[in-house]
Amino acid sequence: MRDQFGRKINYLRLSVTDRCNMRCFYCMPAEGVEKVGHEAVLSFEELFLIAETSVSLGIEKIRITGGEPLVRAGITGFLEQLSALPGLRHMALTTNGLMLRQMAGELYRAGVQRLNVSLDSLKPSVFAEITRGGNLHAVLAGLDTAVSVGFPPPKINVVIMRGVNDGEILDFVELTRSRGNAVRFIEYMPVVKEEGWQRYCISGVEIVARIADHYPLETIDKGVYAGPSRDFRIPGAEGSIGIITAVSGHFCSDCNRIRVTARGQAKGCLFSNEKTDLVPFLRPPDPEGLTTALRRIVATKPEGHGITCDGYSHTNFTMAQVGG
Ligand SMILES: Nc1nc2c(ncn2[C@@H]2O[C@H](COP(=O)(O)OP(=O)(O)OP(=O)(O)O)[C@@H](O)[C@H]2O)c(=O)[nH]1
Ligand SMILES: C[S@@+](CC[C@H](N)C(=O)[O-])C[C@H]1O[C@@H](n2cnc3c(N)ncnc32)[C@H](O)[C@@H]1O
Ligand code: SF4
Ligand code: SF4
Repeated sequence: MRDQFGRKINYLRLSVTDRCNMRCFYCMPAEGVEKVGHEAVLSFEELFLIAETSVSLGIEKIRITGGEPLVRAGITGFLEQLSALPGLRHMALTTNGLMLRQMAGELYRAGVQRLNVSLDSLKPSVFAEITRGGNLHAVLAGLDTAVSVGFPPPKINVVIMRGVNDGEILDFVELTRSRGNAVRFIEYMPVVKEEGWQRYCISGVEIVARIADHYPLETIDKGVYAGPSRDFRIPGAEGSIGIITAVSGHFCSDCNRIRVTARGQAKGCLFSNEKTDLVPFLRPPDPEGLTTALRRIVATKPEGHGITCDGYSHTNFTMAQVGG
């Protein structure tokens, strides 16, 4: 599928829940997130129909996200079913890593090819502050388990926030040498917008400059299903360093993705207010209607976003509802 700007759309981000076992302050408000009732969340059959239809239209990579995808009961069986879809070339999952210690083995056997793990601090107290109570030790143990069951070292996503964890940039960079992880630094996106959120903003340019002050960096070419990350490597390091300039960046011209939320809302762009409700094509199943709706999402996909780290306003959503 190509959109009106000639971009090839081959990547679906499919959210399976908007519930989470952590509450990162940049992603969810402390309280007051509307919980999706059981009937509002798509069943695995409905999610599968969306995946199957998308793949028949040219989607080759599906990333499972949430909320926290691993808290959804029955997730492994669903992933196993997805991985058997003819035409699906790549199945990946983004997780906070809290349950990986227990679940990495079954995820690997279910056919998940790659894990991205969100980890914003290597200091237990800062980690607990950012995640409002998360256990750093469990996530680090989960990263080790993932490798021990056969996964390549997970990609680590770090949202960099000035005054919160920007002092740890070089510690994370070291993981590319000591543990072989790809570490991606993500610009903080103003979605929750608590009082004074502007103070957290730090640009990808500044992050790279701070790293380049200490290490020589070589640029790495993107792969076919590459996401928005711009990648570098310290010569000789096994892992790479990525920068995701979600706010300042210019990767919209290469955008390859659409999104579907756990409630069946399809979005052409992470930040767009336009949503298409797929539920009428799922209850009862209407594969033709679904095909038309998905084609329309691609055809009307916006060119990019207009968000900035100063005057930005939009209707509120939480990343946990959309899946990042
Ligand atoms: N602005 C913007 N941010 C995105 C987009 N896709 C992912 N992100 C952000 O990038 C960060 C990492 O996302 P991941 O779930 O690891 O996905 P990815 O970077 O596409 O991963 P790969 O498929 O491994 O390249 C998260 O903070 C996402 O919210 C996008 O299309 N636009
Ligand atoms: C919404 S989470 C869902 C998957 C899983 N719970 C996790 O944390 O990896 C997906 C990604 O969105 C990122 N994210 C959430 N809110 C963000 C924000 N305000 N700015 C930048 N990235 C954000 C997270 O760091 C995570 O990498
Ligand atoms: S970023 Fe992921 S782990 Fe953190 S609150 Fe959002 S959904 Fe949960
Ligand atoms: S902001 Fe929208 S158009 Fe730009 S990369 Fe993200 S999803 Fe694609």
